[in-house]
Amino acid sequence: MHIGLIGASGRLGTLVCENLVQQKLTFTKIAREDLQNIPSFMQLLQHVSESMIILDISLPVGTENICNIINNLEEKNLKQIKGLVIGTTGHNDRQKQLLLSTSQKIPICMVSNFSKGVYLFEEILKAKTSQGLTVTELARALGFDMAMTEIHHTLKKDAPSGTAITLAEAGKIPAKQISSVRVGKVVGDHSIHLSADSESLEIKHTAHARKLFAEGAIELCKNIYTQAPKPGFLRKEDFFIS
Ligand SMILES: NC(=O)C1=CN([C@@H]2O[C@H](COP(=O)(O)OP(=O)(O)OC[C@H]3O[C@@H](n4cnc5c(N)ncnc54)[C@H](O)[C@@H]3O)[C@@H](O)[C@H]2O)C=CC1
Ligand SMILES: O=C(O)C1=N[C@H](C(=O)O)C[C@H](O)C1
Repeated sequence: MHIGLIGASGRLGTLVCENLVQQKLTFTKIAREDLQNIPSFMQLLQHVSESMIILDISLPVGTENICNIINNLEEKNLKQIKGLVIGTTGHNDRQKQLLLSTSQKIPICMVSNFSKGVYLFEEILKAKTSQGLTVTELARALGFDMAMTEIHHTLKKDAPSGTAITLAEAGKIPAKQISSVRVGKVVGDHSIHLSADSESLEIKHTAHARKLFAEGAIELCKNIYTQAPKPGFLRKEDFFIS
């Protein structure tokens, strides 16, 4: 497997590069300039003789640029790209639409959080109780009010976090019930608070180190590359376990 990495010089990108080197996996850093036009990108593709999966962990504009490139590549060159894994968060509606149309050309997997714990968290929120209710439905029936908080480092650009949006969708928690805090160097905390008259409950995920996301991202790329799915929007659930 060869990885084309967008966002290689970033906080997460640096850790992905370190991990790829440790695993002796080959990769190419895709810089902002490589995504400016088709000739620049073609130059990069020609240097990478093998097929590759692209991992985007940059900013929404980086995602937009790679989508525009993919949509304008000739069919024969497109064959070299086995998929696009997006860890970047904070896309606007127009960028989400662009991702949807680009998925007709190549397989795309969007993962707001590469950790296994958040995947588990999401599944807990989507699970059914013994009465056939969702956790949220049961909580509300029992008189609990629900809200979410997410805490991240001060350099994070988007709010609420991509993970908070994903978890809120899974738990059918209204967006206005999400609070974002930016403080210090917090890697990523997500909590769902359930509060009733005389008791409260909290479901919390804490990312202890950013390398967690790097490991998860590479594992997901490997699984997608191995399974070689057809173009379309991929369900991350189908690729979290190898
Ligand atoms: N899915 C997940 O598990 C995780 C996702 N993230 C997301 O990944 C993204 C990056 O996070 P950090 O590394 O902390 O940010 P960062 O700001 O440290 O790095 C951003 C990187 O993107 C590059 N970049 C910016 N604009 C670009 C463009 N137009 N074209 C190509 N490259 C461009 C920068 O040069 C830099 O290398 C954010 O959206 C963040 O929310 C971060 C951690 C975990
Ligand atoms: O920017 C970050 O740092 C993180 N971003 C992702 C998000 O927006 O959910 C994942 C993780 O929480 C760290």
